Order: sequence, then structure tokens, then C-alpha cells
Amino acid sequence: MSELAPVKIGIVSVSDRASSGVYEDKGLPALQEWLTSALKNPIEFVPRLIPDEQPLISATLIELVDAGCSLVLTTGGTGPAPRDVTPDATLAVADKEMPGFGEQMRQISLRFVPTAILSRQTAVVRGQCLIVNLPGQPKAIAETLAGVAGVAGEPIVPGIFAAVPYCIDLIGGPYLETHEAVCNAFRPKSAVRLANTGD
Ligand SMILES: Nc1ncnc2c1ncn2[C@@H]1O[C@H](COP(=O)(O)OP(=O)(O)OP(=O)(O)O)[C@@H](O)[C@H]1O
Ligand SMILES: Nc1nc2c(c(=O)[nH]1)N[C@H]1C(S)=C(S)[C@@H](COP(=O)(O)O)O[C@H]1N2
Repeated sequence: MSELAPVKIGIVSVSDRASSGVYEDKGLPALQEWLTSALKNPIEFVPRLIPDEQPLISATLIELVDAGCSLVLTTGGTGPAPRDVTPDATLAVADKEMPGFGEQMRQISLRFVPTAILSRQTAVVRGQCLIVNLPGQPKAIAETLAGVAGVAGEPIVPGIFAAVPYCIDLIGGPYLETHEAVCNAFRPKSAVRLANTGD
């Protein structure tokens, strides 16, 4: 039996077309698959598939934080188009803005697409929850969470998830541990607790 604390994670796919059935949503499965492969903790996912409506996005984020999520990841709606309003809806529910996440994701994404600078993605803390916006392209989910590695697996640009466990420590959430082969999470030495599961 795992001794690691369970974690509740909200996953929110923001897409007019996926939410209305024009195409199949690939955002929620991609988020769930990557997080399951990266985290050792037992995860309870709380999924939501919603259209690009700013009040609904904000209300969904508040609902997930109130439900006890320590982390909420959104995908989609971060670009400049009129209906791309996920960052605005996220900032509207923020206690604190965490701009480093967006800066890092744009650095990572520039390795994949020159249009990475079009993403307004950000992150915020609300209560004891970290909310992070990821781009809508399903393949961008793993790219931004995991980062860019060289041929020998050496990190070239660290993925943003490396900083997520320590951020969640700092806001009072559960102690998260990652599988190093997927994500090498970083904490200052003073914040590292004794490992209680093996890989
Ligand atoms: N949830 C999703 N599932 C599958 N593919 C998606 C999803 N979201 C986005 N995509 C793909 O990524 C592209 C860019 O995503 P973006 O969020 O800009 O979509 P969009 O043009 O705003 O349209 P929509 O909100 O209807 O998904 C989309 O055109 C689509 O091909
Ligand atoms: N890693 C990664 N980041 C990416 C992309 C991508 O394909 N991969 N697409 C970019 C593009 S084309 C746009 S317009 C912005 C915003 O996308 P969104 O509106 O789907 O969130 O994300 C950018 N970031």
C-alpha cells in the first residue's frame, strides 16, 4: 500500500468544438495520462470539458478549488483569438499570479513552434491550489509539462512540472513525489522528506 498522500487534481479542457461534440476531446485524456505517468501519489481526477466562456471558466476553477483540488490544469483558450479567454478567467480568480510558469512554458514551446509566443498562458494560486494554463494542442500538454531533453535525456529546458510539487508544499498541499524517468521534480534540500516508495 502506498504511504503517499492522495491528491485531488482538477483537469479542465476549454474548447468550443470539443465541448459541443464537433471533435473528440483529446485534452482530458492527455492530461490524465501524463499526470498518471509522472506522479507516485494516488490521484483523484476531477475532469471538466467546457466551452470558451470566461464566466464559466472562472466558476469551474472556483468549484474545483472549493472541492479540495491541490492542482488544476487547464488546456486551451490561451491564444489571441476573441474567444481565447482562459488566462483572463484564471487571473480573475487569483490570490497570487505566478508568471514564471507562463514564461517557462513559452521558452519550452519555442523549441517546438515559432508561434509559442502567441500563448498568453499563466498560472495562479487560489487558496491552497495551484492553477496552471496549458495550450490547447493536445501534444503541447506533455511538451510543456515535461520540457525538452537532449539525445541522452539531459534536460535542455526543464518542464514546468518540475516546480509543481514544491509549489504545492509551499501553499499547504500534499507532498507530491514524481517518477524521475518522467519528471525530475526539484525541491531545496531542506524541503526534501525521506522517500517512502521505490521506483
Ligand atoms: N480539446 C481538444 N481536443 C482535441 N484537439 C484540440 C483540443 N483543443 C484544441 N485542439 C486542437 O488544437 C488546435 C488549437 O487549439 P485552440 O485552443 O486554439 O482551439 P480553437 O481554435 O480555439 O478551437 P476550439 O476552442 O473549438 O477547440 C485546434 O484547432 C484543434 O485542432
Ligand atoms: N508546446 C506547444 N506550445 C504551443 C503550441 C504547440 O503546438 N505546442 N501552439 C502555439 C499556438 S499555435 C498558439 S495560438 C498558442 C495558444 O494556443 P491555445 O489557444 O490552443 O491555448 O499556443 C502555442 N503554444
